[in-house]
Amino acid sequence: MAARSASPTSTTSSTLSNITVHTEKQVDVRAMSSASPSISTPPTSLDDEFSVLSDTTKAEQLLDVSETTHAPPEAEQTPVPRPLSQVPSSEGRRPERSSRKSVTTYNVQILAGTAIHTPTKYLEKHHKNVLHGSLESLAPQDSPASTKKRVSRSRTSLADVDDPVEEQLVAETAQAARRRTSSRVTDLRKEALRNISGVGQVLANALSDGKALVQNGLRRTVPDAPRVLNAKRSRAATEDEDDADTSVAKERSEESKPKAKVWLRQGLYVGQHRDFDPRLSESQNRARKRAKKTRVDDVLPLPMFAAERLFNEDPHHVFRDFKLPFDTYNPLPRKVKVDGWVKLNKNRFIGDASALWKRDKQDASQCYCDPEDGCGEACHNRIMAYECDDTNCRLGTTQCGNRPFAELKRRAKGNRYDYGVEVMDTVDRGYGVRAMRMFDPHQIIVEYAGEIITQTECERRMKQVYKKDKCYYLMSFDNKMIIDATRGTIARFVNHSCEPNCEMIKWTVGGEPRMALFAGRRGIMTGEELTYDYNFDPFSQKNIQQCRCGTESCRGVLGPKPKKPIEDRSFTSVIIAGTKRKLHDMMGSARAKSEEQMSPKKRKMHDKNSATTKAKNANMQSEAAREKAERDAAEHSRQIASRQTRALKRSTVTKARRGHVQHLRNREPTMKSTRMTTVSFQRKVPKAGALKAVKQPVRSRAPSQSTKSLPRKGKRNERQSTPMTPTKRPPHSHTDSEEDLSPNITPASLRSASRQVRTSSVARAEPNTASNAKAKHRQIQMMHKAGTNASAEQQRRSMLSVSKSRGIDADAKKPSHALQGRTRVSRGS
Ligand SMILES: C[S@@+](CC[C@H](N)C(=O)[O-])C[C@H]1O[C@@H](n2cnc3c(N)ncnc32)[C@H](O)[C@@H]1O
Repeated sequence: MAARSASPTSTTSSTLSNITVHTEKQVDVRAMSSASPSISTPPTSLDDEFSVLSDTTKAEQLLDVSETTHAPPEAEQTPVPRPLSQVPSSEGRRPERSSRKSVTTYNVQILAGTAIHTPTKYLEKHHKNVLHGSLESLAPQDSPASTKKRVSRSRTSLADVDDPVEEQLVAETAQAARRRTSSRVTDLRKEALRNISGVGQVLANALSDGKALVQNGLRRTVPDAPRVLNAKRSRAATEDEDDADTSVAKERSEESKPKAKVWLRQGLYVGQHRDFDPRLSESQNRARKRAKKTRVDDVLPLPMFAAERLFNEDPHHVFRDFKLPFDTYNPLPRKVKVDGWVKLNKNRFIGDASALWKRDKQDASQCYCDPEDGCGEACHNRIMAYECDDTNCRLGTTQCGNRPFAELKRRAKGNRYDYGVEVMDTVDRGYGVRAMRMFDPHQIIVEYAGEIITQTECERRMKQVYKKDKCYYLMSFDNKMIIDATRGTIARFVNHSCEPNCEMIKWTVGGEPRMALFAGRRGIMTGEELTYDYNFDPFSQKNIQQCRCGTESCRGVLGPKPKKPIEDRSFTSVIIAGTKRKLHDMMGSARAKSEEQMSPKKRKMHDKNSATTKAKNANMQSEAAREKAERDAAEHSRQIASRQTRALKRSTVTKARRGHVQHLRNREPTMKSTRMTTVSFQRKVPKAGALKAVKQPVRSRAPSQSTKSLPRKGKRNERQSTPMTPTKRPPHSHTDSEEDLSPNITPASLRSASRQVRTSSVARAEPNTASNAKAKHRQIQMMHKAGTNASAEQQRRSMLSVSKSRGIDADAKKPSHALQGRTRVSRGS
C-alpha cells in the first residue's frame, strides 16, 4: 500500500492514543530513514509536523491506522491493488508505505469503541462505516451508498483470498456479519473488548507461529484476527462469535424492557457490624469480631441502626411495618371540602337571643393558687370549669395553667399543626374530625361555636330550614338557648361514640358560657378520630339513629339504649311509643302540671315541642346543680371564715386577760379575715396544722374547761347533742369533730362539687358523718328502750368505728353508755 500522508501516530488526534508495537522491520526502517519520525511518539500539539502536513482526512487516517495495523511484513506481503481513493496526494513527502508495514499498531480506543463520541444514531449511519469499514463491507445489508473506498477495499480483501480455508473463513465471517443487526457497532465494541484482552497473547502467538500466519490473519479485521490463526481456532472463534451474538441479542432484548428501579431498602450503615470500630483497621476489626461475640442491642440500638428493625425481614422478628409519621405524610389525598359549611369562629347571637340573654353578675369564681401550683388540678376555677383571667386569678398568664380558651386563641393564629384538627371522611358516618397532633389528657381541642338562637328560632329552623336534612348541628346551651353550628366551627363534624376519646364541656370564660371539646383522660394520638358521647336524647322514637361507632360497648343507637332493639320495632310501635311518651310528658310530669294554667293552644305547642322542652329542662337541671354546688362551696368558705374569726377573737380575749394585749393588737388586723383571705390562708397551710393551731386553744379548752362556768360551754354542749346539717348549723357551733367536718375548700371537696356539676346530678351536701354518728347513738339509745339490743349493739359498733376513724373516742367520752349497751346486750341475749 502506498504510504499515507501521516504517520500512524500522527493520524490520531489528541483523542486517540495508540499502542505501538515495534517489529524488527520497523527498527530497520527507522534506522535507515532518519527522516521518518519516531512513530511511537504521539503528537503533542498542532505544531506536530506530521499532523500539520497531513493531507488526509481524519477518517482516512483512521483507516490507515486500521490497515497499517493489519499490514503484513514487507517481505511476505501479497501484492494488493491499492484503492484509488487511497492514493496519497503527496507521496514524495511521505515515507513509503512499505517502510511502515512492519509497524503493527493497535488503537486501543478504536478497538474498544471508546474513541467514538458521537451519538449512536449518527454512528449507525456514518461513522461505523468509516471506522469498521473492512467488516461492514462484508455485510450484505450494507447500502449501495457505501463509500467507493470501502467497496474497493472489500473487493480487494476478497480478491486476496486464495486459500480455500481462508475463503471459508471469509465466508463465515461474512455470514456472521450478515447476522448482525443494525447496531453492529455495539457488537463490535463488545467483541473488541473481549478480544483486546487477548491481543497481546494473540500477537505473541502470531509472532511465534510465523509471519505468514500473522500476515494472513491480520489482514482480516481486528476482531477476526484471532480466528484466522488456524482453522481450529477460527472455527472455535466463529462459534464464540455466534454465542456472543446470542448473548448480545439476549442483552438487547433485556435492554428493550423497561428497567425496574432498584430501591435502596436499607440505610447507610446496613451490613456494618455492630461491633465495627472505625478506629481499627479492617483486619483488626475482623480479628476482634472473631475473638468475641458482642451482644446486639435490638431494643435500643444506636441511632444509625434504629431503622434496621423496620426493614428486618427475619420471620423470627416480627416488627411493625414501616410507616411515615403522620406529620410527614398526610394520608388524605387533599383537604376535604365540605359543601354548605359556613365557618364561624365564635358564637354569634341571632335575632332575639342577644336581648334575651341574661348575664349573671353573681356567676363568678375565684382561685387562690400559688405560683408553684400553677392553677393545676386543685385550682378552684379549673374544678368549677371557669377559665382563669386577671380578675379571678392572681397568677399571670405565664404561671397560670388554667386558661384553655386563651390557649385556643393562640393556637388558632398558628399553623395547621397548632390548630391541630381537620375534617376527614368516614366510611359510614359522613364527615368526621381527626387530630393532626397529640393532645394531652383534658387539653382543649376545639370550641363548639356557632349561632346562638332562641328556642323559637330553633323550632322555626327545624320546621322550615332543616326539614330535609339528615344531620343537625344543634346543641342545647346556656340561658335556654341553643347553639346552631350549621354555621360554626369544625367541632360540628365531631361524631358520636359510645366509647369516646373526648368530652364536650361547658366553661365559663370571662363570665360567658362557652362550649368546647376537650381530650379525654387518655389524651389523643395523632391521626385519631375525635368523638364524644352525644348523650343524645332523640325526644322521639322516630329520631332514633343507629350508631355505627363500632366500639365494644356500643349501645346501638345515638343516645340511651332503647328497651327494644330498633330493628324489632315496627313503624306503628314506634309511633305508639312516641305518642305514649308525649302523653306521659303531658300528663305525668310536674312541669306539665305547673303548666296547666297555660292556654290550650300554648300547651299544645309546648307538648308538640317536647323535644325543646326536654333540652330546656336538662339545661336547667345542670344549671341548678352547678349553682347549688357553688352555693355550697361559698357557704363552706363563709363558715370557715366565721369560725376562724371567732376562734381568733376568743384567743385574743384570753390572751388579753393574760396581759398580751399589745401583742394581740399587732396580730388582730391580719387575723380579721374576709372570705377571700381565709381561703387563701387555708391554702397556704394545706396541712390543717396552721388552722388547728389557731383553733387549738378552743378545742383543748373545751374538755379542760368543762369545770369552769364559761357561758359558751353549756351552749356548745347543748348544740352538740343536736345533730345538724351543715347548712342549718349555726355559724358559731363547735362540735368535737367539727374541724374534720368543716367543709374546707380542699381539692377533694371542690372535685366532688365539680363532679356533681359534670354529671348533671343535683348537688347535695355531703352527710355530716359525726352528726350522723350522734344521731345513730341516739337511735341506739332509743333502740335499747325498744329492746332491739342486738341490732343496737351492731349499730353502735359501726358508729364507734366511724367515730374512731374520725378521731372521736366515743367509748372514752361515754363509757357508761357503751358498757350499758354491752351489758344490756348480754342480758338481752
Ligand atoms: C353533628 S353531626 C356529625 C357530623 C356528620 N357526620 C357530618 O357528616 O356532618 C351528627 C350526625 O352524624 C352522624 N353520626 C355521628 N356519629 C355517628 C355514629 N356513631 N353512628 C352513626 N351516625 C353518626 C349522624 O347522622 C348524626 O346525626
